[in-house]
Amino acid sequence: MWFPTFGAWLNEEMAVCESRSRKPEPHAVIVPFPVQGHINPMMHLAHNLASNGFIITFVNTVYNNSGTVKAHRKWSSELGEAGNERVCFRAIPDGLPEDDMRTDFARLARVTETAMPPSLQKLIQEINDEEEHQVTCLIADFFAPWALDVAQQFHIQTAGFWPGIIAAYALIYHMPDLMARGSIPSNGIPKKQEMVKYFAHMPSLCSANLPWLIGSEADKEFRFQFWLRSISRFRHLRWIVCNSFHDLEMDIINTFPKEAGICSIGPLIPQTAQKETETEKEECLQWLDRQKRGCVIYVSFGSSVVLKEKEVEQLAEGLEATRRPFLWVLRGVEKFLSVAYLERLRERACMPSWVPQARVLSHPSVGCFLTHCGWNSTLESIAAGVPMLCRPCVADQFLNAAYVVDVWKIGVALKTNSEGIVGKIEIEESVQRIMSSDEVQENSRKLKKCAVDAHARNDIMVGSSSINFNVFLNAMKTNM
Ligand SMILES: O=c1ccn([C@@H]2O[C@H](COP(=O)(O)OP(=O)(O)O[C@H]3O[C@H](CO)[C@@H](O)[C@H](O)[C@H]3O)[C@@H](O)[C@H]2O)c(=O)[nH]1
Repeated sequence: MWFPTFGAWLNEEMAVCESRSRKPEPHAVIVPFPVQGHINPMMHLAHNLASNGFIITFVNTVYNNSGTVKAHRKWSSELGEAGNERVCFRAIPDGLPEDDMRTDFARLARVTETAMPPSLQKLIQEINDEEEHQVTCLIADFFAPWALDVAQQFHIQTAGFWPGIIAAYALIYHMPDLMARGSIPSNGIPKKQEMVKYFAHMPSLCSANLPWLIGSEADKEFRFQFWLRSISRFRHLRWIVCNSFHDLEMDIINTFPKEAGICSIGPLIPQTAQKETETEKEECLQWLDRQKRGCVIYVSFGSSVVLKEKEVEQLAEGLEATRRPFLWVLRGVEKFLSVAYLERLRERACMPSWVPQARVLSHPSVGCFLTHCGWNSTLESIAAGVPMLCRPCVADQFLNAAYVVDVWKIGVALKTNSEGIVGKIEIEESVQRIMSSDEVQENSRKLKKCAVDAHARNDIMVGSSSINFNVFLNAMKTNM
């Protein structure tokens, strides 16, 4: 028979006592819809929670895991936050074949809805069985509603995450009223194309540009039903964390009853690097350093919009005609540009395939942003005080653009021609208009201050997003 020595026995007993007395730490599982515009703000939320004592399991798909981990490493070293080591990435399959480009939202939403829940369930079970700190809560992207059903099986508390403009959430939240009033038909697809004011506090929107109206008729209907299914689950949650801020969408936030749980904590965007040597700096930032203050046109269409060849050609000519320096993120459209063009503009333009956008926008040389108005791009531009030239293409981008142009008055709309594209002259004239508009420049400066104030936490004031985040944080910690 084996007898432990007294020392070994004592050590074991002490270890047991220590682990019993150690307080369990809050452990949040974060589930984004697996596309860039959703992962980025949720990763920022993850960082904020980790810096405030949470352990984070960030759920990626096998397809996007390595890119996300790489971005996190870069980002966390820039932020220098000690808590970032507390973020752990786990990858589960999304159900699509490896070689699928995953550009079709409807297909991705359909497949993930059935493929991901069993793997998420297994993952949480494994964490609870093997790790020191059990999962205490789950934060699900509105576009990954299936994650809420998994959380329910574990009886953990849940919160929702809305990655876009709150006004778009208002459209779906108030859908029963909108349908009863006849503003939106029961299949979500309006019969007539007309300008509609869906709410008193929302700018008019063309009925053909409602955020779920993308692709074929079947796709539109699928998306609308998907939104309706999702809202039926999210409407009962106590917290809907939103990437926006109170002063930006005050009027629309006030249309929600308290039980809707709207909690604006934005803008959730990457910070600029604190220290950096010249050689570490991205080439595009070095190029910006060489340009005059407020002169550069920054052009980018986010991670999913692809312009037609004809529009790329018009854009190229329009930018050239402005006679200004420009930084254009090409992301694959270089095949539509001639060698002669690239050669001619070599001195005046910088055309990489990717840039650290938040840092580009906060560079003093940038004077305006020609954008597709994806919500993250819009917020990053607001936070940097950069006026926008709006070329919305799909989904919520039309609503975002309407706010930029008609409500906040920090940008101008680029008009499409009879072929549905923006022509060269429209670009040239709009750049001139925005660069010389004192009103737009002044409004952009004011809104930038509001965005900074939202996160303020000092002796003089505490911003609305800081307050909301703290309330949310404490609720998630205390209800463990
Ligand atoms: O060279 C680049 C290009 C993009 N980005 C970043 O990528 C993100 C792009 O996000 P967003 O501007 O929201 O565009 P999409 O990727 O197109 O976003 C999708 O998701 C958004 C949030 O739901 C929606 O508003 C959009 O309509 C939808 O297309 C932003 O954070 C950019 O800073 C870079 O850092 N560098």
